[in-house]
Amino acid sequence: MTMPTDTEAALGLDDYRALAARQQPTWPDAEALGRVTARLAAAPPLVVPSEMDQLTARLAAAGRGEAFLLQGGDCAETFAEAQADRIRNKIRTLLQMAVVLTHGASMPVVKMGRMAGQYAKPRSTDTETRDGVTLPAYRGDMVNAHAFTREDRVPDPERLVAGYEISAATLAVVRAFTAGGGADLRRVHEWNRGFTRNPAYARYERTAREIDRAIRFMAACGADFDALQSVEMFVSHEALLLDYERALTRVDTRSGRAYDTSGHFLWIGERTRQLDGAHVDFLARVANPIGVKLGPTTSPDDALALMDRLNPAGTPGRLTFITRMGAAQIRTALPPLVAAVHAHGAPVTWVTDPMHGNTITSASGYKTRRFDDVLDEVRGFFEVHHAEGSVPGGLHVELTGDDVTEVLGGSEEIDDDGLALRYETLVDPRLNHQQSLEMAFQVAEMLQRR
Ligand SMILES: O=C[C@H](O)[C@H](O)COP(=O)(O)O
Ligand SMILES: C=C(OP(=O)(O)O)C(=O)O
Ligand SMILES: [Mn+2]
Repeated sequence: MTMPTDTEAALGLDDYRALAARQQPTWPDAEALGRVTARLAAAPPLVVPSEMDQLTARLAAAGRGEAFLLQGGDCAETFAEAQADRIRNKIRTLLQMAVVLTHGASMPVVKMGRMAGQYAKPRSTDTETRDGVTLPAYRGDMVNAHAFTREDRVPDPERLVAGYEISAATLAVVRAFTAGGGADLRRVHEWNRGFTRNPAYARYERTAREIDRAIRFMAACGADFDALQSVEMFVSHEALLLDYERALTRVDTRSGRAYDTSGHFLWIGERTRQLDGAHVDFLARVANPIGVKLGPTTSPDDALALMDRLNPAGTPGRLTFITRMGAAQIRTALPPLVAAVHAHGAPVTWVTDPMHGNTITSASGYKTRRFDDVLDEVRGFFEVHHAEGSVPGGLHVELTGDDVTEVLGGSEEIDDDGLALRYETLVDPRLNHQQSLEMAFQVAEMLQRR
């Protein structure tokens, strides 16, 4: 660890070190870890304060119902898949979903990847046993490797540096694609893939045609569409590994505030949101827009205490609650939280993660989710906010731009046998490209009704 400056000490950036931090790897060599974090502490930031402040403003708008957040990407990004074509497929998928949502609901969409840093995973168990052999659990590429050997599973701090470098490379693709004309709405057709026999693709094609017509009409009227050349896209990940997040935190000389420059938006997971824990303490001290996952056991008092700790000034857009209740629970578990937050009065942006409360094991043994359950949780989320008079501000999903078979159902009706065809995720099942589009069409309809 490098010595904190006086400003860093005054901001309490290292206070978390005295608190319990769950879900941290057991690094075998503390000195090696210290050398790595010192290198990261001297490395250039991946994102800058002005971008994060811009995102806070966007999320505030989503909290008021003037925009909608679309946040998506892998459960666990991997170093091996940080390839230009894979990254572009993911960006295109998000852009297509955003087009569908914007077109269907006439609402600006804030686009955010679970990308360029989503390399660390909390796990339900510390170890994994196969055929009588027990090894440390896989905790994401930034900690250890997935292959089931002792050597691969030992946490290696050099992976933190690799994660930083691969995040930088991923971000470069995101920035080039979204600023260099790749995301220009006039190319809306080019992002479609696959056979238009598929209902989701056919429907997308119709949307793209309507957008084309509207653009041609407006262009004929003299509108200037050069502003469409670049699209704003943000990156986010779970702030799990505090050694990494702390090392990338910089004090902004202009505002005197600390920003975690590892990603624009950071969230605290369901397993690490303890009020007296290290994650809450650390994220309370950085100025990024942040999120907290809230599972079905969250009490109204937990939610209120998190608001007071993480957003004492009540800044709009600073705090997002990402609820992940499960389709069966959302309609009973969410209303008391919404009511308590409403009575408290400070702004919160409400987002639904319909993935993590709906995980099941298929008969053939795959960790999967039913597309219908996922959709039902989103529906429940809209229903509850409608009934409570609050704002459903966004959607958080695990997805990929590739044609994997990890989630059951959807218009291609992936069944238990179908999962085996292309099940590639290392942790949680992701919507594939086509299921992602289908989800966007459904959510656009819910937004329209809102
Ligand atoms: O992505 C979320 C969690 O890291 C994941 O669901 C944990 O999975 P596990 O229960 O297999 O450890
Ligand atoms: C770990 C995750 O979720 P949660 O904290 O909600 O379980 C995740 O988003 O991958
Ligand atoms: Mn996950």
